[in-house]
Formats: sequence, structure tokens, C-alpha cells
Amino acid sequence: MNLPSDFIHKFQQYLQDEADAFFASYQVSRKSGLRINPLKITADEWERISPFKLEKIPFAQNGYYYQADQDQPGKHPFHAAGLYYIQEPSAMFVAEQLAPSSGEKVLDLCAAPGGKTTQLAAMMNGRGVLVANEINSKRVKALSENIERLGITNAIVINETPERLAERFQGYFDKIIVDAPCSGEGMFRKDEEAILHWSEDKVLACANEQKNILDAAYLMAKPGGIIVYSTCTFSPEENEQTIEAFLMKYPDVELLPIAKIDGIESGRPEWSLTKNYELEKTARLWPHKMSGEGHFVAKMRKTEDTGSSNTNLKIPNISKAQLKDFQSFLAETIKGKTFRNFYLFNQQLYSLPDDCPNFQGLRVLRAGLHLGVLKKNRFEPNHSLALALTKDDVLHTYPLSSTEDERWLQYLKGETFTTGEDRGWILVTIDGFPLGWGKEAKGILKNFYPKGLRIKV
Ligand SMILES: C[S@@+](CC[C@H](N)C(=O)[O-])C[C@H]1O[C@@H](n2cnc3c(N)ncnc32)[C@H](O)[C@@H]1O
Repeated sequence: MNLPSDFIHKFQQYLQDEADAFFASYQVSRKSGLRINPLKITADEWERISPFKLEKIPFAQNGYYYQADQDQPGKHPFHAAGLYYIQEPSAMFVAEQLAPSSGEKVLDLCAAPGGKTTQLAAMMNGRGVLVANEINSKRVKALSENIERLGITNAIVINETPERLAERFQGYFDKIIVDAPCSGEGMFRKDEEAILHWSEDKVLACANEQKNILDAAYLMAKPGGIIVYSTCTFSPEENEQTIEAFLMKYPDVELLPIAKIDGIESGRPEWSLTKNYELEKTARLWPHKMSGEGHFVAKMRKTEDTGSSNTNLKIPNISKAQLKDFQSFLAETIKGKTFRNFYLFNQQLYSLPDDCPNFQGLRVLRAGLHLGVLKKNRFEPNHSLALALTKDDVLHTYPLSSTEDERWLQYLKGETFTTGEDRGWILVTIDGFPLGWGKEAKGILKNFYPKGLRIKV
């Protein structure tokens, strides 16, 4: 791998004796990670059924290293069933620092494709409000799909600039992650493009952008609210110096300590412009000190009250009579599970989180749980609903096995099945975990796995 010469020169200066070990890490193959989804499976159950050779990641609850030369977890049907999220190991450390609780109001400001969002959602366990925002209109679609796949029911996916979001969510959030766009020096092993696009100008441009994004995050935090800032780059301009500038601009913000475990080190106060020794509290994950690509993380608390702008949405916005076809679907398909906070938008029916904020007028891709669509005299369930259920929530399943035959592959390709029965909506499962819907009539199970997700033949 050919590292940019300016990059080598820069880190020889910064790292001195350590520089050779740092550069050598770029020549070693990287370790891949996956994080299991506790919304669907416990660690014990996963360790019993895992088809992959795994090793625990010490600093991330639910995180495992896998052997990329032996296994392809992205192609296993458990991936389509949302049992795990494939994530770079050191990235898993970031959301652990925010550690939201059930019921809190949480923002992931730069969220796509959803690594941190899905981790935060698992910690929130379906309660509270999780706003996942992504500025890029293509990347936000992948974010929305990942939220669906993992069965997350309390997220609102938004495609706005941080500034526009801040106008609407002033003083609203208990906890915010700013996983900032950066020069990606920790991506060099994974992505040659990151090397080609790197320059010192890019580092400085990213540092400017990061400061603007943090301004918006500051406005959106409640008094007492926590902001976790992270990058996957090493340049001090985007890390210690970005936080240094933030602390100088907002004197009410205080840095909070991060536990330095398992090879994780302190940030480098000596790399800040004012040698602010508080920056010792930040964390650096170095690829030559732990198994992962590297990250910088800072955890802060805002103390001042800077006003608030959001009000709750008025829900439900739909009458009991309009819900008639949905109620018939529930009676015929679902057992022992209720839904609330109904919200109808263009005939699409959602179940919103409790205390849902007013998102009207913003570009929203997904709000809470997408239940389905009200068609003329019938209700058609959405794929999101299938992935948010368990096999025990429904009257009928069509069980597929990941080991016995390849019918799961036929299902993911969109094929129909002959069942000989006529039971209506059926939850198709893989080893007991929902994969999607099928509709059975006159002995044929029609495939409702979304066309955009199907495996191409
Ligand atoms: C490091 S990535 C986020 C990764 C994500 N948090 C995850 O864990 O999967 C940074 C994101 O910031 C977005 N971004 C780029 N410029 C931005 C800006 N000016 N404001 C907010 N987000 C921006 C990028 O599109 C990108 O998706």
C-alpha cells in the first residue's frame, strides 16, 4: 500500500519513535467485525447458533471479530433477518460512550449507513426517540434499509442539513452522536479511494465542516445533554483541535472522561494549539495498539439552557373507522401484540414512538414502525413490520432452514412456493427468525420480499 508522502511526513513528525509501528499497521490485513442485534437475539443464543468462527471484541458489547477469508456474513440469510450488523471493530467503541437508556431522546447527526444508529437503537430497546439524520440523499436510503432490517421501531430517519435540523430541534436531545465526515485516514486499509482522495487541504476542509456540524449539535442538546464526537481519522486538526475550538467557543461545555481499556489510549493534548490538558480525557484508537482501523472519540456535556423549539406531533391523525382494514389484518395474522400512535401519510400507516417530535416539513424517509399501506378495502403489511415481529407474534409462519436446503435463497430471490394451503399473510422465517412476508392463497405462497432487496439472478 502506498501511503501519501505528505501523510507519512506529517505522522513521522507527530509520532516520532512510534511512527514505524503505525505505518507498519497499514501493511497488515485488517480485522473484520460484526455486532449482533440484541433486539432479535441474545449473545448466548447467538453463540449457540453462529455459523461463523468468531472472537469477542473486548471493548464492544455484542461485537465479534470474524474471519473474512473464511466467512461471508453479509451473504448469510441471518444478515437478511437482521441478526447482526457488519461494522468496523473500532467504530463499535463510539456508541458505547453515548450509552443511551430506554426512553431518552437521541440524535445520530451524521448517521448513514447506520452503524452507530443501529447500536444506539439496541441500547434503547425500542423506547424513546432516535432521530437518525443523514445529509446525503443516496446514503440515507441505506440507513433507512438497515434500520428496517434490524427491526428498529423507534427511529425517525431524516435527510436534512445539520443547520436545518437545528432550527427544528433546538434543546431537544438528551444524547447526540456526531460521527463526523473526515479525511478517513483510518479507511486506508479498507478503501484505496480514501488514499487517492487524501490531502492536507482535505484535512483542513473537513476540520471546518466538523466545526459547523458541532455548532448544530450544540444547539440541539438539552442543558445537561451529552455529545459524543468521533472521526475515523488521525490528523490532530480534525480531532484534538476540533474539540479544542469547540470548547473555546462554548465555555459551558465540559469534557467527560472516557475509560482507556484494551489498548485504547488518551487523546494527545500536546497536539492541540493551546496544549489544553483536558483533552487527555478524549480517546484514540490506534491500529498499531488494538485490532481495528482506528478512531478518535470525545465525550462532552453541555450545561447551559439555550432554548427549545420542538413540540410533540399530534397523534393519532387517523380515525378508528379508517383503521378498519388494519384491524382485520391484525385479527387474521397477529396474536397478542398491539400497536399505538397511528400516523397516516399518503395511505402509508406508521406506528410512531411515544412523545414523537413534530417532524412535519422535514424530509423524512421513515418514522417509527412502517406498518403497511391502506389499499382499497384491504391492508398490505410492510416489510418493516415483518422484521419487527417474532415468530410467536403471528398465527402462521413458513419456516425455512439455513442448513437443510436452499429454499431461503429462493425466497430471497423472490420465488413463489407451493404450500397447498390458503391462510393469508404468512411470516416467512429462517431458523425461527422473520425474513419477510408471503401471502398464501389457493395453495401458492406469493413472495412479498421487497423487489429492491432481492438477490439478483
Ligand atoms: C463517518 S460517516 C458516518 C458513518 C455512520 N455514523 C455509521 O456509523 O455508519 C459521516 C457521514 O457524514 C455525512 N456528511 C457529509 N458532510 C456532512 C455535513 N456537512 N453535515 C452532516 N453530515 C455530513 C456523510 O454523508 C457521511 O454519511
